[in-house]
Amino acid sequence: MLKDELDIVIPTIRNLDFLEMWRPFFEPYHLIIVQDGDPAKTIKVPEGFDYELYNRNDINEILGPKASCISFKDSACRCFGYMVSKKKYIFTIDDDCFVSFLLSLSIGWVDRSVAKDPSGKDINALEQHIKNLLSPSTPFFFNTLYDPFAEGADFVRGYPFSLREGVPTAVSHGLWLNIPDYDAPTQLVKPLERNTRYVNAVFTIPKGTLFPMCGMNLAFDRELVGPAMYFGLMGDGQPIGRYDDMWAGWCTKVICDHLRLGVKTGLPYIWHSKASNPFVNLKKEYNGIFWQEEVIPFFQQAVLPRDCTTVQKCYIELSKQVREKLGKIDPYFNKLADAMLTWIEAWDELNPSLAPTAVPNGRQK
Ligand SMILES: O=c1ccn([C@@H]2O[C@H](COP(=O)(O)OP(=O)(O)O[C@H]3O[C@@H](CO)[C@H](O)[C@H]3O)[C@@H](O)[C@H]2O)c(=O)[nH]1
Ligand SMILES: [Mn+2]
Repeated sequence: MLKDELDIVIPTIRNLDFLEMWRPFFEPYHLIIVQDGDPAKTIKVPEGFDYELYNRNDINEILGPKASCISFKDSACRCFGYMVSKKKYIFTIDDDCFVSFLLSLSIGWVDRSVAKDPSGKDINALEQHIKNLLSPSTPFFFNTLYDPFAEGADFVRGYPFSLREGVPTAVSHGLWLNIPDYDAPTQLVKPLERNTRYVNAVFTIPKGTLFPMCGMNLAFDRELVGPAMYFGLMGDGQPIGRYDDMWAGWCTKVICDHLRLGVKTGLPYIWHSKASNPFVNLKKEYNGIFWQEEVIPFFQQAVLPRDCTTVQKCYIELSKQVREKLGKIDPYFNKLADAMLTWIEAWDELNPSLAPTAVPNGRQK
């Protein structure tokens, strides 16, 4: 599905042997590999994959001074891949994520064949993301039987027919078995906790509700919301890390709500194999854990003017509000507001064909 309309973006600091397990699912697709860290290091990619690889030297050469908005030594660098892609859809995955296994607790063994869902069918994470993106979202009224467009489900009694068309889906947020995406304090308190719960559901996140977007197993419609998927200034030289995907998720959700676009979370699962070091993570996260108590209310209260009819206009407006309302928390947010503008400038420079054309109801064509 969407073989010529979807790119797979992988941020990495290591050889990509993990692709061997994904070969049946990923080989037909074009990969965009964003190599972080030392550009002199050679990243080995298994034979047979069609890919382009960008290291820091490439990013600096392509973006020039605007490269300052792309993080270094943080998985946030992946958003460069979104910018250089020419496809309508993006799927991004970490290199320690594998085809999900299902712990069959009833008989106490792990099904180590290609992942099986409860019906015993193999799981193709990419296929599920595509299904999520190609079917509408229902942010204005909650369907208690979850995704009404899923096989064997529908709108329940009392669901207004006027709302059953739904809205276009911009984001599909997948989950993880085994190592859960916990913050450092939680990981320190519960070092052995593993996620073994396979919840067979896809939800639309209701309008007006934010969520903590994880970049590990994420797909989105690049033409609908690509410019909002900036993963911020993280890592080297920055006072914060591991809030890259969170920042992008908060900006994207506010903009999706405003432009009547949908965000889904749930299936597919991937198997997250490696827990990163909680002490290193705590150092990266501590400002974020503190600042987010003010940042979240900022996004909850953010209002975008009616004349913000394209993602770019929304994003530029958000950048203005970040400077006005968050700049007083820490000078970092002024830097971030600037970087948000640089990102949009770079995006539009590399994607002239996606120049925003607004339509009456505020949705881009
Ligand atoms: O400096 C770096 C470190 C790592 N990468 C690549 O990014 C991903 C994620 O790395 P890793 O699996 O080691 O870290 P996690 O803590 O599990 O990452 C998750 O937490 C969030 C961090 O922001 C994010 O949602 C997830 O990525 C791997 O592909 C590494 O190779 C990097 O590019 N630069
Ligand atoms: Mn990981």
